[in-house]
Amino acid sequence: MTTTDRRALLQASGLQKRFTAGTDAIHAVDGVSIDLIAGETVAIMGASGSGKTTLLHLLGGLLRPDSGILRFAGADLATLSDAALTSLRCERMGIVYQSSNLIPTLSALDNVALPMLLNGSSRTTARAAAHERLREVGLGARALHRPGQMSGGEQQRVAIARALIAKPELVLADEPTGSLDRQNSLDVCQLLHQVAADRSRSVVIVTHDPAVALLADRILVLSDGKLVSEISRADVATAEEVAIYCMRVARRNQVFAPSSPGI
Ligand SMILES: Nc1ncnc2c1ncn2[C@@H]1O[C@H](COP(=O)(O)OP(=O)(O)OP(=O)(O)O)[C@@H](O)[C@H]1O
Repeated sequence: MTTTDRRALLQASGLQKRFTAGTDAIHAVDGVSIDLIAGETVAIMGASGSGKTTLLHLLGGLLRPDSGILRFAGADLATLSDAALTSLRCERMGIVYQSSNLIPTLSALDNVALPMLLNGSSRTTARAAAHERLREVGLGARALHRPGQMSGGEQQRVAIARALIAKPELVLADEPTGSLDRQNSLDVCQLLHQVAADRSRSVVIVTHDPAVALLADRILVLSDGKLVSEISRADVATAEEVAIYCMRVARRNQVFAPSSPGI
């Protein structure tokens, strides 16, 4: 990456998000700061309930923080109306969820074309772009198949094509291999590596899978809503090393967390 490419796409500072469940207050994200450079890929790992999804939703403007600052390409998201935030998300971000969330009655092609149609593109333009994205994810020949005629991994590849349709600057993915069996997970993992290798976009990916985390330039670990550790991709060579790193971080935080029993 050249120095001119090294502009901050996303700047998060001191993000906080609390939820209430009955009488309990849950501090889901607790003072997280992250800078994401254009073209960079970051993986977020951490135990279940550590705040990964909440953080991803804050970064994508799906949730508003209680406090903290979040800038996307220099714009302070807090100053944007809900409508402006929605259009920024539709035009400049792509989101992939754990479940593909495809519309079962539409073909793969029409599912992928949908975001562009909703953004006002003509059917011809949207379908041409959708064809191109489907080819890129290796499903050009399955364009007219409905989700029910495809495997879970193929459906997830369609969902990735849909997230990429508008050529977003930022792709956010929440456990994209989480609901897949081993082979489908490997296929999707390989595709995500291709997505991350394209430096025209940045990627933030929440994952429990060390093989998926290996696609990132940096791996961040959350614990109890806090960013507790970060490692550069250059410092881990294999999925096994990522798993060992995460175990060490988890052990260290259990030992030193003031709320841990027995300390
Ligand atoms: N809408 C909500 N209302 C109340 N509590 C919530 C809400 N969303 C998340 N939480 C709580 O916030 C905490 C963080 O949740 P989050 O889903 O971000 O964790 P996570 O790390 O993504 O977990 P997992 O790996 O299991 O998906 C959890 O304690 C969760 O129960």
